[in-house]
Amino acid sequence: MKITQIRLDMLRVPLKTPFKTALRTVDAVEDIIVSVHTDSGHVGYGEAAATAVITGDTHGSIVEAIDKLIAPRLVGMEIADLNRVVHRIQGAAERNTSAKAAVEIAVYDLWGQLYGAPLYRLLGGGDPVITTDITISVDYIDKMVADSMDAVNRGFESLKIKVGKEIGVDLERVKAIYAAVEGRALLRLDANQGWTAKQAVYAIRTLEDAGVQLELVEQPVKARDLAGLKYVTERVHTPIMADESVFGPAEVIDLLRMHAADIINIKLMKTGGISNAIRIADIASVYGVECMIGCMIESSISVAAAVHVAVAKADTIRKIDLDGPSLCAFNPVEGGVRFNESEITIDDSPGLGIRGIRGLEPLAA
Ligand SMILES: C[C@H](N)C(=O)N[C@@H](CCC(=O)O)C(=O)O
Ligand SMILES: [Mg+2]
Repeated sequence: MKITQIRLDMLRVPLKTPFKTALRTVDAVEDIIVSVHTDSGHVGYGEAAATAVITGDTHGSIVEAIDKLIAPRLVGMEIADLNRVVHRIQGAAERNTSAKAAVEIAVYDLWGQLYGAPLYRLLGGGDPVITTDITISVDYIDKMVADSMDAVNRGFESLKIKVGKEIGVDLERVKAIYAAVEGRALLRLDANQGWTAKQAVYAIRTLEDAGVQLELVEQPVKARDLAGLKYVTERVHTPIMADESVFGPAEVIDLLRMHAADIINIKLMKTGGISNAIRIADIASVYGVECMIGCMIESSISVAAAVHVAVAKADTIRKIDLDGPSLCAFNPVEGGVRFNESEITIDDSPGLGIRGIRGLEPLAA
């Protein structure tokens, strides 16, 4: 199975409601879809999210990196030479992690198709059913409480509450949601870099003292403020998770050596794809640290790949934040991983199991 062509299209899927964090507001998935074609007629699919505020990647940079730097190095290569293909993708450019992720995901999809097995089995196997949380966007307190109640009534047992705005209102947000869902759902907070280290310690201790039980707090401080992250981790009981502060394996090693966080959030759009996500899970396992696997605003193409990684690395990846498809107004994908509210199931189809994608818009040449 030889790579013959790499094609790029745009996928637009409206979200059910606007997604709001301390960093941005967005109302649709607008991602670049990669199709890797082969001489055997098999096609592998991948997806790149342009989350400029986190990865620096834009639609333009993703298209340019794939068309000009990655694709020319891959045409003619054998999918069976997976490690060499991955090496070429990762070596094609510095950063550009979302572009690399999309192409890697499509190549791993083909690798599964080549051997006729669902990807997670080739990555080591596991139980093909996982449970995700859902994100509650930062908003007026009443709206966040109503959204939280709605999510619990839909069966979500874990809510990821976005905070990181005005600290006083953040505390009221969390207390009100906790009172509304106590005993029915676990709460994780994501400040998306919105607090200073001192504010974070104050906010988390205030919630701890008020008896609000939190599963974890994600990325309380600026991405580059590793000293601040460590300061918070050392001063609160609630586990602290690094998200925007760590992209690849080397950064994870640095962070774990510093003891700057208790948990690592792995996202394919930060790692540059599946190979580094697996590496990070293995590194974290060596350090005895658990991981979450998360996503950006992505559809069920790239999130499916994250699901396969989560299943195969379930010993270390204990927390799942793969709610992108649940936030979408519809699923554009035929076949593949089944997303049913909090429950995500992989079937026996080879690779990612994607049979087709509706509504792709060709990119202007
Ligand atoms: C969608 C997921 N639950 C999530 O919150 N992901 C990111 C933000 C993604 C984005 O802005 O596209 C996170 O910070 O964890
Ligand atoms: Mg986050």
